[in-house]
Amino acid sequence: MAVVVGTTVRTIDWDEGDAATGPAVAVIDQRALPGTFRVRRLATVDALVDAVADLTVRGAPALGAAGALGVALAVRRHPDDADRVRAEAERVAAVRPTAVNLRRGVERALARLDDGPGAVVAEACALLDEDEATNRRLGHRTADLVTQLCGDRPLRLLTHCNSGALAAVTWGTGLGAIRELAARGQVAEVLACETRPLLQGARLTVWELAQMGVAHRLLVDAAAASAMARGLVDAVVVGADRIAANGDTANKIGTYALACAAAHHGIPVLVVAPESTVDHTTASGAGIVVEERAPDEVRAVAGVPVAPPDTPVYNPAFDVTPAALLAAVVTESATFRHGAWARAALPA
Ligand SMILES: CSC[C@H]1O[C@H](OP(=O)(O)O)[C@H](O)[C@@H]1O
Repeated sequence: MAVVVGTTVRTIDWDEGDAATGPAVAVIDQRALPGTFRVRRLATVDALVDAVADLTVRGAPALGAAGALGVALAVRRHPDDADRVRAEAERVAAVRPTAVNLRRGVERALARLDDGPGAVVAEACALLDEDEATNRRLGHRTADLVTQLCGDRPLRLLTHCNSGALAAVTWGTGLGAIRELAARGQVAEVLACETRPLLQGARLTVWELAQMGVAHRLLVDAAAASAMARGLVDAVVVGADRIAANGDTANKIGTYALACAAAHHGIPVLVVAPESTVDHTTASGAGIVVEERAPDEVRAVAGVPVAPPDTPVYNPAFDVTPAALLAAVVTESATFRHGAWARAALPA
């Protein structure tokens, strides 16, 4: 079966199951891609926590869905124990600190706890249902802005990590905007950074671009600046994990370096993310907690050691790009440019 991730197939979903299996959270196993496409049924909160921790499911909007569905799973397993549900919800929310969507998804579902299990599940599923429309809208708004900035022509775009359908419930954010530009005939080529250490670009973004039928090349992260210097990049389009009130943006490690190089070459960098990724309670990037991950993720590649076993490691999963280095932060209902948010009137 041709897997069409991004439109017909959801990255994460609620699976009501049956009397024998019980409910579960169904996720595409992103650790198995690109070699194997498989869906895992996560039937316990423990299994969901592990899947978020090891990036079986990852990406800010997908983590928001995982957070809400984690609460749904907890309340279906412990319908008469609100304290147990709240404790399990906190375990889910605390797995990864940087992507604001995770805790927000938990809080949104937990807010319905007093209305009963059915209401919690319905709220979690509503969050999932909203995702595609939100991502399509922010993709349209980003494509319009890229066209204003770079011209209505086939463009050479560079992206980092994976902000596609695999990072959301479906469609994608940064890569969703590229999907929209491609539909308009405005993509000449996408340069996809491999994104060390976990290679979300090489394993996931390239896989999605091939599915989309968009011309692309994979490059090592260290080649991005020279690609800009050689005139191979018209714009950089990425996702985000947490955006502070002033537009400072936490995204996959390496994004800040891309923004520095892009600024030097006068290339616009656009951050594309849903409103649910904007944290207006955090004034600036200085207040964003950056997740530090295990040393072995750097000391080995796909489980094969590439460094001496006890090598000390610095492995932040994200960095923070100052808003001053960004051409814009685009959501489904606002655009941040030059120091201020402009709220867009949403279509009725
Ligand atoms: C559309 S959010 C994608 C965002 O999340 C990724 O991080 P991770 O793979 O560790 O969950 C990366 O920062 C992407 O830009």
